[in-house]
Amino acid sequence: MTTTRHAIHPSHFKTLDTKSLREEFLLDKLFTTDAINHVYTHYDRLIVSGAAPETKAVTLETIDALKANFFLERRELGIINVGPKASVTVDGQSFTLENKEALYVSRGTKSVVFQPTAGARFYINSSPAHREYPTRKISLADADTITIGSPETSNHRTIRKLLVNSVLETCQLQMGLTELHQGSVWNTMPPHTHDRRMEAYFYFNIPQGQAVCHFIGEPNETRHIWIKNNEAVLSPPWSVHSGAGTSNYAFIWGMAGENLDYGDMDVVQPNELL
Ligand SMILES: O=C[C@H](O)[C@@H](O)CC(=O)C(=O)O
Ligand SMILES: [Zn+2]
Repeated sequence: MTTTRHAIHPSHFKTLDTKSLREEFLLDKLFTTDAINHVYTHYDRLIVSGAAPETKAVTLETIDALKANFFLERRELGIINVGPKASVTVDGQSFTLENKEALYVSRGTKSVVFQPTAGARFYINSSPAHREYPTRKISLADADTITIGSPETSNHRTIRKLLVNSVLETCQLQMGLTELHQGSVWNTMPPHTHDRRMEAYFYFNIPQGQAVCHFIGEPNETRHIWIKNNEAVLSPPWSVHSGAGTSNYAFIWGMAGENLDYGDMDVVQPNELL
């Protein structure tokens, strides 16, 4: 199934109630057994998808929104495995991904097939691409990894930059995976905006019965969205994206837009937030 999300102006954003905020920004139906679901966003035309090939293979078919002969005719794709070890066949070549491993798929690829595995869960982002870069698997050893924050400020976390320009070339897509250490609950604190890129967060490994409170909005006009396991949230370029959980958890961040500079962030200190 494919749904569409339009871009929201910050002055419209201020007027949204809880239900409208969730309708505009929360992506809570990413996974359906033996299917792939897409959310086509008008934030830098990033597509957020989830594939769950549990009993049969799931093929990445083109969608009407693209008016393309095949999904990757003008696009690039990033896949991160958030389920058990499973494989993806890309134009006949098989790539096996362990949990948390990533696959970059080149523009021009005609066939992407997610092979069946019990409990399989692939989280996927795609953005428009102007040229081809090679398809490549990125393991955790290949990632550009940093550990930041501290237990004292409850934000001790490891950021694994998987599909970023310090690891491989992409047109505009960037993806990575951040894990909060035990006892730490705050992600992206202090938070930031980057007006040159939008971002999507996918929260996973949230223990049963726990939840994450995600913060969204301009730094002086924040709102929150409560998120459950395996749900994603869109962050417009003018918005902070940060969260606090009732336990530790992990999330995947994906970005598209003007530049590929991960460090291009306007940081907001906690005591400056409103
Ligand atoms: O622009 C970069 C993204 O927001 C994330 O990489 C931030 C993050 O994972 C964190 O600080 O916890
Ligand atoms: Zn960011």
